Amino acid sequence: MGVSSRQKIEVSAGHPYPVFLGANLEDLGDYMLSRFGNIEQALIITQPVVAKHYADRVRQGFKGCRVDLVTVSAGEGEKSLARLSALVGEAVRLGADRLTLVVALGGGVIGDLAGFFAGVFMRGIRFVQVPTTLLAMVDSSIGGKVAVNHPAGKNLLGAFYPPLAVWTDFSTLASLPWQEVQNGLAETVKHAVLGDPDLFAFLEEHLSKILERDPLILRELTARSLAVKVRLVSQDEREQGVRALLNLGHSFGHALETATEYEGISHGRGVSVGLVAASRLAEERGLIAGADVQRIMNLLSGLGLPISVRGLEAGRLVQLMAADKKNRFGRKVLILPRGIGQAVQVEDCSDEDLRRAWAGVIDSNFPIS
Ligand SMILES: NC(=O)c1ccc[n+]([C@@H]2O[C@H](COP(=O)([O-])OP(=O)(O)OC[C@H]3O[C@@H](n4cnc5c(N)ncnc54)[C@H](O)[C@@H]3O)[C@@H](O)[C@H]2O)c1
Ligand SMILES: O=C(O)C(=O)C[C@@H](O)[C@H](O)[C@H](O)COP(=O)(O)O
Ligand SMILES: [Zn+2]
Repeated sequence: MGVSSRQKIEVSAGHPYPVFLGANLEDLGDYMLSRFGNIEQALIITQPVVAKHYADRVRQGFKGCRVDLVTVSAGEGEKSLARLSALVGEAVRLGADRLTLVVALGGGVIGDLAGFFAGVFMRGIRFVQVPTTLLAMVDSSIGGKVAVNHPAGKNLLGAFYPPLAVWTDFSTLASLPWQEVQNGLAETVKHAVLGDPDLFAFLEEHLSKILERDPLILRELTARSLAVKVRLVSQDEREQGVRALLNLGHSFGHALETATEYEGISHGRGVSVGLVAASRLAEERGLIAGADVQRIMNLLSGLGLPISVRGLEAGRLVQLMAADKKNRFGRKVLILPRGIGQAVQVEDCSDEDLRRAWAGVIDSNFPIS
């Protein structure tokens, strides 16, 4: 498969939709207009750097249709209720109505924010995911989870609101800074650990090509990584069961993001540290061999991802885990790896267990930064 040949994968959830890999931004408008029709306005929601590189390419395809652009500053802090409210004002000013198509052009922040906006504006208008970060390509553009953050917890206000389609143009990765590629790789390692041992071996084997950003390798790992997600969300769109496995590492990662007020650590890096904490806890319970935990840490470190944090207090992080959406009846529900390639949900972790898991990833040799 060449880097620019178009491939279609179906998400066969309650609300099915296609994921196009190797698509061209220029062709999106033609596809949407001919496939769905009745679109009076394309409202592209994006960020300044993404608009600079890619908005005109998207605009080109929407011939005969009004196109408006709204930019939101970069940063996780923009995934907020205040920004959502501002978007509503902007959309009304631009004449948006129920025949408007929202084009979420950007990474996971834009996908989650613009997707949630589309889900609630006038009780729901159509939207398409156009991921431009690796993280969004392998993970966030798929599955229909849309949300904004709250000071009390990550993604606490959101919905399951699937897009009409996901339109992935790999050429957008050319402008993506390396640290953002790494954030996507963290979710790819997560997918490998929870559901695809061959993908894990592929990542190990092609580490140097990944570090060189080899386009063919990045395409293959994207396709293999998102296949894990597509399989699970197709079985369980609204997280009543197996979909929760995709949350491996996130009970810890989200607590880190919340503790640092969505500024101190990126989502991908939080997931990386969270994977290590979950793996250590799994080792303690005999679910995974120490050698496999070491393999996971080696892969994450090899990709330049963190396996520890500094300056945070385990007790406070355990408290923040109380806002996790998987929790039931006051019990914290965790996803832990079972070896490399499988994961399980566990419901009997005590706060003391969690404090120990945190202690294993908090680097206490450093002062608070
Ligand atoms: N809905 C889901 O299923 C799901 C899954 C995983 C993560 N997420 C969410 O995704 C978010 C993280 O997403 P992210 O890692 O993509 O971060 P991001 O959206 O903040 O993007 C990272 C940075 O890259 C810039 N950027 C985006 N595309 C670019 C490009 N092609 N070239 C140059 N710069 C570009 C952005 O402006 C931003 O500064 C978090 O909020 C996380 O909670 C959601
Ligand atoms: O799609 C899912 O389901 C996931 O858990 C994927 C995660 O990578 C993603 O970060 C998701 O937004 C987390 O969901 P949440 O329900 O824990 O907020
Ligand atoms: Zn995630």
